[in-house]
Amino acid sequence: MSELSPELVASLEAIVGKDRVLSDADSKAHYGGDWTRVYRPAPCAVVLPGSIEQVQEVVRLAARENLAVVPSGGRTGLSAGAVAYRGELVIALDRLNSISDFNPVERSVRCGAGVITEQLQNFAQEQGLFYPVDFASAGSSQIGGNISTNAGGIKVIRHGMTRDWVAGLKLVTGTGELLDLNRGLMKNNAGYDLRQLVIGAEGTLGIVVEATMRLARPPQDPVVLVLGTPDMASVMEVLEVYQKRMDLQAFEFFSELALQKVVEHQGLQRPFESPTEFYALLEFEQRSEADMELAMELFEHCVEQGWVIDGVISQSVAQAESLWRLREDISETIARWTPYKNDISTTVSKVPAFLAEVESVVNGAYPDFEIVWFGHIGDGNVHLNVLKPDALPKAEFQQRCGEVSRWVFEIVQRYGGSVSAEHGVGLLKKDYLHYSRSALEVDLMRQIKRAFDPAGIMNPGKIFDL
Ligand SMILES: O=C(O)CC[C@@H](O)C(=O)O
Ligand SMILES: [Zn+2]
Repeated sequence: MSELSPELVASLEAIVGKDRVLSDADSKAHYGGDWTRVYRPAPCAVVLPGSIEQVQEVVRLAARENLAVVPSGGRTGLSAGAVAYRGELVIALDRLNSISDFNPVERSVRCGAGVITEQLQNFAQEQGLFYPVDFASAGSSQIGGNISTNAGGIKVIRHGMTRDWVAGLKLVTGTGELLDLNRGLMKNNAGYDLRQLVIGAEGTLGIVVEATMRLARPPQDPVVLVLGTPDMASVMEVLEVYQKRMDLQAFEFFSELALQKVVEHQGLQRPFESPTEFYALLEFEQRSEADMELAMELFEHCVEQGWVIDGVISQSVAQAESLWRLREDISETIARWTPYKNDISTTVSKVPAFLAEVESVVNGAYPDFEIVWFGHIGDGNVHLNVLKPDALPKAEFQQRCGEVSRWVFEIVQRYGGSVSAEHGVGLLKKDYLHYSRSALEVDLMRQIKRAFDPAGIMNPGKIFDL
C-alpha cells in the first residue's frame, strides 16, 4: 500500500493526534530509511505515538487492517532492519524519550524506547555512573533500536553487548498486547527468558517501547595506545600479550587505508610518522602507575618480537579521545564511497587463520577495488568494507560484491562464524542467513515469530521470509 486511505489516516489521527501522522515525501524518506542507503524508503505513512497505549492502539489497528508496520528508532542501522521499503506504516518511537525511576541501589534506570544512547550515557554520568555500550552513532541511535539489534560497539570486550545491560523491557506484540519482561530482576529462572528473545529480534516479534537499563561504575582514567603492526597475525599476538596481563576496555584495529581516509577527510593527525599495514587501538584503565609501567613493558616486548613497529600512548583524556577518532570516524568517513559492508566474526582464537583466508579471497576477487579493514578484532569481529569506484554504477557494484560475499561466507561457515556479528540481518544479510544458522534454527525462528505476531505484520521480510 503506497498511500493510506483517508479513513485509515483519520483512525490513526484519532489515536496519536492530528499532526502526528505524516505522509509528505520528506517525512517518508526521513523516517522510512536507515544508514544502509541501499533500499529506497517507501512507507505509506509515519506515525509518532506519544505513549505506550498509543503504540498498542496503532498496532491493534494495523493488525485489523493487515497493515505491515516498521518500528523506527534513530535509524542508524547498517543492515536495513528499519527500512520501510514496500508501503509499510512506520511507527517512530522518538516521542517516548523520557528517563525515569533511577534506582541507585539497583543501579538501574527506566528509559523510553526513544531515549538517545548519548542521553542515557550523560544521565549515567550525572549520577556518577556509566552506561558502557558505546559506538560512533551514540548521538543518534535510540535505546529501543539498540535493544532490537543488540548493539555492540567498541567496549564489548570488557562490557559485553546491549543484551548484558537490559534488566527488563516492555514489548508491544503483533496483536497489540503489552508484555512486561523480567521487571528488573537479577535472578529469574521462572521459565523461558522472553526478554532475551526480543533482544536482537530486529522488531520482528513486536515493538520495544520501554526498557530498564543497568548502569556500571565509571572506569578510572582511560589510557589509549595505538600500535603499528606489520600484519594481521601480529595484531593477534599483541592482543594475546596484553590480554594475558591486563583487563582491556577495548581492543580495536584498522588498516593503513582506513587511517589514510580518516586522516585526509577528518583533518586528523597520523598517530606517528611510519606507516604500517595495520594498527591496533587498546584502551585500559590507569588505576596506578603500575598499569602504565606494565603497558610499556608489554609494548617493548611486542617491539622486540617484531609484532609492533611503532606506537603512541595518550597522555591526557583529550589525547585519548583524539586517538579514538582515528577508529571511530572510519565508518562515517567511508560512507561517501557507498561501501559494500561485511560484518563477520568467528571465535577469537580462530581469527588469524580465518582472516588469512578471507584476505586472500577478497584480494584476489577485488584487484581493482579499495578494501578497508577495521573493527572489533578483540571480539573476533571485523568490518570489511569494499569501496565503490566512482565510475561504477551502484547496482553493478552491489552485484559483483554480492557474488564475492558467497565465497567469504563459505569461509565464515567453515569457521563456525557469523554473517552478521553486530549489525543484524535486516534485508541486507537475509539471503546469507543460512551460512550461519541451520534450517531448523530458522524454522524455529519462524514459529516463534508466529507466536508473537500471528498476523505477520511486525517488520515482515526482515531476517527471514515467512
Ligand atoms: O561501517 C561499518 O562497517 C561498521 C560500523 C560500526 O559497527 C563500527 O564499528 O564502526
Ligand atoms: Zn562495529
